[in-house]
Amino acid sequence: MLKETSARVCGARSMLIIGELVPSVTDGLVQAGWQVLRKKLEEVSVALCQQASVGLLRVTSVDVVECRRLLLSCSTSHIRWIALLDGAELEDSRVRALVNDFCFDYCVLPVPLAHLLPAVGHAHGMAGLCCPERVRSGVSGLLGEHPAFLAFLEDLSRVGMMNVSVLLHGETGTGKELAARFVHDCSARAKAPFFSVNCGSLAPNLVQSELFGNEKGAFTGAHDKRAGYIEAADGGTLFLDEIGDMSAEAQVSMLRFLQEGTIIRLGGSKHLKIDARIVAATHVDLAQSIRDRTFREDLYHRLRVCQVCIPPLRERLSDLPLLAGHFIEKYACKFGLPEKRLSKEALGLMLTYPWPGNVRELENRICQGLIMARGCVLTPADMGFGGAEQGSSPLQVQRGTGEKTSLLQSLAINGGDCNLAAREIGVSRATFYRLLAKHGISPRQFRKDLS
Ligand SMILES: Nc1ncnc2c1ncn2[C@@H]1O[C@H](COP(=O)(O)OP(=O)(O)OP(=O)(O)O)[C@@H](O)[C@H]1O
Repeated sequence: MLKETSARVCGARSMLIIGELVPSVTDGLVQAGWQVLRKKLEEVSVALCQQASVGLLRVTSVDVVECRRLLLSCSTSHIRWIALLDGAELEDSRVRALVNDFCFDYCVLPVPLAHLLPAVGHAHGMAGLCCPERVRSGVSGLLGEHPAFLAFLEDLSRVGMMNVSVLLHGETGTGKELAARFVHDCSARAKAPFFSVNCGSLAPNLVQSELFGNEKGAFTGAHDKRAGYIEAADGGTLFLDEIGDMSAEAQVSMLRFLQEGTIIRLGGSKHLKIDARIVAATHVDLAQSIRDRTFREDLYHRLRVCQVCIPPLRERLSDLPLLAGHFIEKYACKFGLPEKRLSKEALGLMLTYPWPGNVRELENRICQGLIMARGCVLTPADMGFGGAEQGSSPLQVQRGTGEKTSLLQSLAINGGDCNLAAREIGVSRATFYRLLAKHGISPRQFRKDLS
């Protein structure tokens, strides 16, 4: 689908103008061969942005947050943005950050046509060069269009820009490591190193030296002095996954580092000044760990200057087709297999499944399905479903599940449009709404269009 978009983008010189632009300039763009679509900020959708190669976006201090939300949600499309600003608006650091993060270029108003034409031509050329694979992989590889996911991305980009410690909270497989990478990519440290370490996987006797380094002779086998992860991440970011598993001793050293910005290598005495940003993640409730006295409260408060929670997959099920498509393409390419599609039953089942392993589980099931499927369709059995998820429930439960599956499936297929979804499963609108209420389903979560 994106390959088609790419072709469309390369061919037609289509432009989206969001906000006011003087009519003579708009007319000039049309005369120069541009297909121009004018919209207000609140009218723009992700789908609309995918139709254009260039977007002219009027940015003001007043709507900078809304503009950021839009640009974030469109970050998986080809469109190249040019911000239009009043000179004074550049005084606002939020506006500067937005231009820096998302825009190909900016023009200060009033902008003469002669100045604008080369800028939009250049942006169009760059949009045409865009690699579909990159576009698909979204922001730092984080794919998703569900409003809850976009709100999370927005929070993440906001904290990313500030040089503070971040605590990411999310269930296993929700993408915490990708999120940490995104925080790094958003920050002024983006070109400096990013390291990731899982605190739970460090051998207890090696934790100190792995994190803080060691001097020569610090312990048997320490033949040379060695930098630890924190030192290696100097100037950049260190991601500490499963921070709740950090040993009590390492917690003390980490606290000192966060308070003073210095470390002492194991076996050493010299304080080394290190400028590494810490992004930590946990899937456990650290407040409970504090109550259980397995995690230091003072360290917790140092780590969670900003806390961001990642929504589990079951709370953003409308992203399932997008993610599944991405993983089908990824593994078909990796294993040299033809791309396959999900059967209707598989999609239906996946829309009711609670996904305890989140996106990682989805990825693994798709990978398994691609390998196991005999035809060109992935069935539930190919993906390892079919045992406990189905078959063993009493008739009533089966019926309820079937009903819910049809509702979810029709909403997913029709982008949350209840009229179309009701027609798809052959019930009246009134019945459809009654069934939605019965199963506690909100059609909102299937609407990709944020506006
Ligand atoms: N939004 C997403 N878009 C695309 N891929 C994703 C997304 N979220 C997670 N993934 C993929 O799911 C897998 C798990 O992601 P990741 O390792 O970042 O999760 P995690 O929350 O750190 O897991 P754990 O808590 O088990 O360490 C990875 O292969 C990652 O690429």
